[in-house]
Amino acid sequence: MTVTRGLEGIIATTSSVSSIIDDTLTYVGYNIDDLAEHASFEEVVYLLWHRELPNLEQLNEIKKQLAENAKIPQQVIDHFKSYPINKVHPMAALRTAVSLLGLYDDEADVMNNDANYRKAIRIQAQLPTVVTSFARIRKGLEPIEPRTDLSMAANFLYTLTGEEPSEVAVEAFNKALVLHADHELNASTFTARVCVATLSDVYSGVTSAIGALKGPLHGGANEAVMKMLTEIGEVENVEPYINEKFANKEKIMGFGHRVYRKGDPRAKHLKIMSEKLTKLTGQPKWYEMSTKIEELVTAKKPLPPNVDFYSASMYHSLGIDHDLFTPIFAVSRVSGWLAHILEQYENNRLIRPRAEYDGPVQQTFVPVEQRL
Ligand SMILES: CC(=O)SCCNC(=O)CCNC(=O)[C@H](O)C(C)(C)COP(=O)(O)OP(=O)(O)OC[C@H]1O[C@@H](n2cnc3c(N)ncnc32)[C@H](O)[C@@H]1OP(=O)(O)O
Ligand SMILES: O=C([O-])CC(=O)C(=O)O
Repeated sequence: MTVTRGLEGIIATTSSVSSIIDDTLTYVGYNIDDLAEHASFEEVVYLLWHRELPNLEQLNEIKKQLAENAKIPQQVIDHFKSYPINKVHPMAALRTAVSLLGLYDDEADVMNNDANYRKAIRIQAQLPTVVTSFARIRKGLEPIEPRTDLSMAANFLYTLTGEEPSEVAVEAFNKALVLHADHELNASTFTARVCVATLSDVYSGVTSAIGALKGPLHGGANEAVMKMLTEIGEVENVEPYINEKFANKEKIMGFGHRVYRKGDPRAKHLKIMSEKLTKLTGQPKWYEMSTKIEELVTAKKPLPPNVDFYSASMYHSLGIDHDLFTPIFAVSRVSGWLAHILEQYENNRLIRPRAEYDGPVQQTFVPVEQRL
């Protein structure tokens, strides 16, 4: 047996959802650069689930289905209100809420393609409402019901703040949703696939994936980037801060990637939006600090920024609480998780690798009363 730590480079499945070839990311063969510039998040959801772009009628239909299913059960809201709310991280609340949503879905354990697709619609529609409801409840505010006339990007910002967002805010947020939607066999998607490959249900798959996304080596890195920027505080502090990190052999959050070597093709789009929004909102220092960090890190190591790096300053400039950054990642990535879950069910085989045993061997059992 040869052990490949972290399963690096191992091809564990075939998939027609997204591809990363020579540092180019596509969803169903469409280059991410084109999708980031021209597609709505709803179009991307349709593309990932149906493997083709929707025509106008199909797009309107999925938008309608998502809008009609965006309301969450009162029980989830009441559950949030019962928490020691200021001690609960929104990713933990989201993980718990998705599991809870399953309890109120009559089809949770119905296993056929149509029922699984209907659950995908409901989960995709409800996740943003879960995140914004939690964000409001912990501030002592009532949740806001999503509007049926707004896009998913606009609705997220509206149900978070209660105000209709500006065009540029919606453009940036939509772009972020499109860019985070899928990424081949990343850790959380793999987790979802491992879970449902036991023929467990869709809610279990998504709940498991949220747990994997939460970690700072994966989706949790966007919040960690903002923590770093806040600790640095001012542009003149960047250099000593980064030098110290390297001297202590600590990781710089938002840099490096298991698959990309030359660079993450999504980062440039988020960098542009970060520059635009931080300037527009009169807080350019977050972008300036970020570019200085990029300059210093890439001069020391071949470690380009990943998708999490510039999304942090961009979300901050939209006035979003830092601990909501990873839940926002989940609001987008759930579209990819669901595409992979449906694909896994279509051609399922239990996922069960092996471990090379490296513990002690041929031990002699000693009864408990004789053990030292
Ligand atoms: C959406 C996403 O999940 S994107 C990734 C988000 N995560 C982050 O931004 C956290 C910071 N980055 C990292 O921890 C890593 O780059 C990962 C987890 C993304 C990829 O990890 P791996 O593929 O296992 O790379 P690994 O950790 O082995 O790093 C290889 C080398 O680069 C170094 N390195 C990798 N990332 C970083 C970093 N962010 N800062 C400093 N050094 C780094 C490692 O220390 C290691 O150096 P060495 O060979 O001298 O020991
Ligand atoms: O693919 C990965 O390893 C991490 C990830 O989810 C992404 O970059 O979007």
